[in-house]
Amino acid sequence: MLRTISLSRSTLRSFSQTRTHLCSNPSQTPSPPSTPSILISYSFYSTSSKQEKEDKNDVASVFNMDPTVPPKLFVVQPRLRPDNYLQAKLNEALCLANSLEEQRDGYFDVDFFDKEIPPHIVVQNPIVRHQTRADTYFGKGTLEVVKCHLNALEEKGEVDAIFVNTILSGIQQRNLEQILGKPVLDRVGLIIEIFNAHACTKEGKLQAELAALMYKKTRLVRLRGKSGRSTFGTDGEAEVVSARGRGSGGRGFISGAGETELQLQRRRISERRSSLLLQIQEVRRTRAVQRAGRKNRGGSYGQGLPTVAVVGYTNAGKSTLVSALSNSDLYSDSRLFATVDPKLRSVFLPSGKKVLVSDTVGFISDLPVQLVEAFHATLEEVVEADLLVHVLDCTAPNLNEHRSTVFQVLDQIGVSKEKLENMIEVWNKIDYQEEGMDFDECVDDIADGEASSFSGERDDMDSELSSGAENDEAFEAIDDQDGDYSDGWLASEDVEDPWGEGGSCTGLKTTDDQQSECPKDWTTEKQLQLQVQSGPHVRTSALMGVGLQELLELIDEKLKEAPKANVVERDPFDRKWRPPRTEEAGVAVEQ
Ligand SMILES: Nc1nc2c(ncn2[C@@H]2O[C@H](COP(=O)(O)OP(=O)(O)OP(=O)(O)O)[C@@H](O)[C@H]2O)c(=O)[nH]1
Ligand SMILES: [Mg+2]
Repeated sequence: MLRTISLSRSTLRSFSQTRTHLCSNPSQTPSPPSTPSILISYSFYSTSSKQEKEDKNDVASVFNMDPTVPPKLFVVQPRLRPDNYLQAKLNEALCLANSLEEQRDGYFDVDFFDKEIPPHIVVQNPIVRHQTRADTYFGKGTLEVVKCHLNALEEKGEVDAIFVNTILSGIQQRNLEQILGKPVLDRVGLIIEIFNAHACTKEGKLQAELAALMYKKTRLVRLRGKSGRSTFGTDGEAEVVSARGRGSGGRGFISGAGETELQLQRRRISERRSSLLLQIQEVRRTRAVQRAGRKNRGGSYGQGLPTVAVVGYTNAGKSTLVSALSNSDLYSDSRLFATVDPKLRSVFLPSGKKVLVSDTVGFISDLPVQLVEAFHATLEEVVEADLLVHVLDCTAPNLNEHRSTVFQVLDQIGVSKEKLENMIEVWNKIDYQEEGMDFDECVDDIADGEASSFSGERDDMDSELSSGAENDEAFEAIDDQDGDYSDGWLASEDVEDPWGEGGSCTGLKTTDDQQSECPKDWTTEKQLQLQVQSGPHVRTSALMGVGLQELLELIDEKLKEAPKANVVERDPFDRKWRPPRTEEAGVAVEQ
């Protein structure tokens, strides 16, 4: 059984609304082309120490990060139900795959809309039948199908690596690479790669490298050597490669045997990590001084210049909104994680008072825990802001999941309950919305469907799956060659009811809870109460400048009642602070 789901460029619309190319800082020095590995993309801000240079050099280069030839990824999407939820997740995966690119002179070489949709395939989801394999994640049959597609693409030389849109263990990743003969990236790995590629400032690069390093540490088992061979095999792990720790003789039992490759790599990672942490501490100190300066300069509301942090799912339109409010031109783009380096802009409210609005890094479901930790210095701005503005892309079919993800991350980084209660919710991109559907009806649908679950879908799904064995032909494949891409990226025919059941996902799954295809609530009852709102506070089109005055008035009003910013002086790398992995507030994994 080979079912084809029609997919056109248009279905990517929720991540690809317009073609905006604004450079926030044209004078910014372009990032030099990097040679990141599959696991870690070292950045270029400091090459001072010999050891650092060695650290960077000993990782094999997998991707060609030449801005003119971005890496081509083949997307493998495990099947999800219902179909419009799958569609949303597939769109996101395709946009992620197309977002791995470096800038040149502050711009990307190719317009996002001119890029080809990456080749992709939807395969059976092993989680559904509790058949996730510890060694390869997918079953044999699924891998055969993936291989077939890969071989076909191989002939045209169209694939540099495979992106599996789920979270894989290090072993699974290594085994898949061996079976498929290509580098494999899972969701966390790709997001970290994108952060590395998009970070421009020293701070952004430091944080992105730290995230990559922390990720790499968990994947040492599959590190690739220069030759492209796995450095750590069953034999390699025990091989002594360095004399460090070896006794000088004459000390009897105290003598060590020397360092194995694994130990050597671990030591290098922890040394580099310590060095990065020191540099990030410095960044945090500088930020704290700047914040204090802003407060002391005096301003409105008797507490210095108030700050408003704009948060939201990636691609919701945060940068476009901040630009519109402040009459500036922050970089905005349909690539996911266009903003990695936060920016502050001053805005005058209708009352005449001045506030600082900060544009922050976007969130995403399954946001790698390493990223949340590493980006603590940046996210501190959010925790300490006087008011939060949550921007939602109201055209996203899984809007509630987006909202839930944002609440989850805000909860993880320690935003107070009062601030969450006081947060302004903005439904952005209404211009797009109004073209195709009745906005008020959509709001009602969302409000009605908020508490609904996927239980009805599950019966259907179970019966369908029980009819086919994992290794048989039970795959549902999408071949991009057969897809209907005729109508461009903007109009949508495929998603007939974008506000239907797919929009009723109210939460995320944790890594420990990968049983169903559909996301589960991560929230406690209280958090859910916060999330469930009858509708947006403000509806805007950041692009067209609609709703901005209303938003400014609301910010003015809310700031008067805003709780004083709580300064959280926690060590981001303190284990106690680590974002919890519990079901209530864990790392999300919905596939
Ligand atoms: N149609 C429409 N498109 C919008 C609107 N606001 C933003 N966009 C487009 O949405 C895409 C993403 O906008 P950004 O402002 O970069 O989104 P962001 O939330 O900052 O994204 P990240 O920085 O990647 O997290 C861009 O192509 C924008 O032009 C809007 O009101 N209407
Ligand atoms: Mg942005």
